[in-house]
Amino acid sequence: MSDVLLSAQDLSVRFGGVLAVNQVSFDVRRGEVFTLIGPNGAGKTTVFNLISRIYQPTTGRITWNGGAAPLTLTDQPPHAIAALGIARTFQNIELFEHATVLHNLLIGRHVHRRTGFWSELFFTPATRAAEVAAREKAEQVIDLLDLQHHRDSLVAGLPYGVRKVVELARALCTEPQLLLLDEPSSGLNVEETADMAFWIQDIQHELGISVLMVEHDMTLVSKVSDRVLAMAQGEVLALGSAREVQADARVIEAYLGTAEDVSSLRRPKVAA
Ligand SMILES: Nc1ncnc2c1ncn2[C@@H]1O[C@H](COP(=O)(O)OP(=O)(O)OP(=O)(O)O)[C@@H](O)[C@H]1O
Repeated sequence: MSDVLLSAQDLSVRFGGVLAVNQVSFDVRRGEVFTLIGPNGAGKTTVFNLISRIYQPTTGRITWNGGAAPLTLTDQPPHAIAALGIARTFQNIELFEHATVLHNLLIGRHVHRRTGFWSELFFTPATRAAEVAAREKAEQVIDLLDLQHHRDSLVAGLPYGVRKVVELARALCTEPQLLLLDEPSSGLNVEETADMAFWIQDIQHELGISVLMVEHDMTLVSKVSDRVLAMAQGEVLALGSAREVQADARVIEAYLGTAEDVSSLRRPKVAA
């Protein structure tokens, strides 16, 4: 079995006159936290949208090694992605606001439902078994992310920082092999961001899930990332450990246009 879970090869995307992603290649290895960094407009979200199949690359392809045989992800329809084992959270939380935390998590399980219309209608043993499995998984994730206290609360009434964890929980309920986290710290205060780092480490170490993350907060990036890919203006600037990438002259130049430390560039945090 290849130790590479996902491989992006020479990806390019053009939107009219804008080359949003230009000949970008990288591998995400099994079990690692791999992070994309770069200034605004670097092309990070576009790379996520290529993996989620929201965008089609102009050139290049993505190979997925999460199944019995490698397959070309860029040939797959968007609705197939979750079932292949790729889950995602969004920069702006996308939850069912007027449902409870538990219901949001159970909805997240629907990719595992193999039961058909008639078995659902008559609540057959297969349907019952699927319900039990969904419930068990949801409770396991609730325990892992310490959400017991909020299990039966409506999402709409929860603080922003808790909603962010619920979105993470919902993604985990799909039992992904690869978790895509789009700016997990955005909108979180310093303490919540530190908690988020712990959750990401637990997801990596306790569940063995690989993580591909886009993130601006270099404290979080340094804490959890095994490898970091820095992009600017659609191109790869550097690949290595967080420390190596932050020390790279091209990365410093892209962020600041001067030889200052990248870690000084942190987005202001919004209080919860
Ligand atoms: N659907 C689209 N149509 C046209 N241009 C787009 C589209 N999506 C992204 N772009 C452009 O592609 C470039 C890369 O954008 P992208 O959102 O991927 O950057 P980013 O690194 O995620 O930035 P940020 O950190 O601000 O989220 C930008 O110039 C952006 O305006």
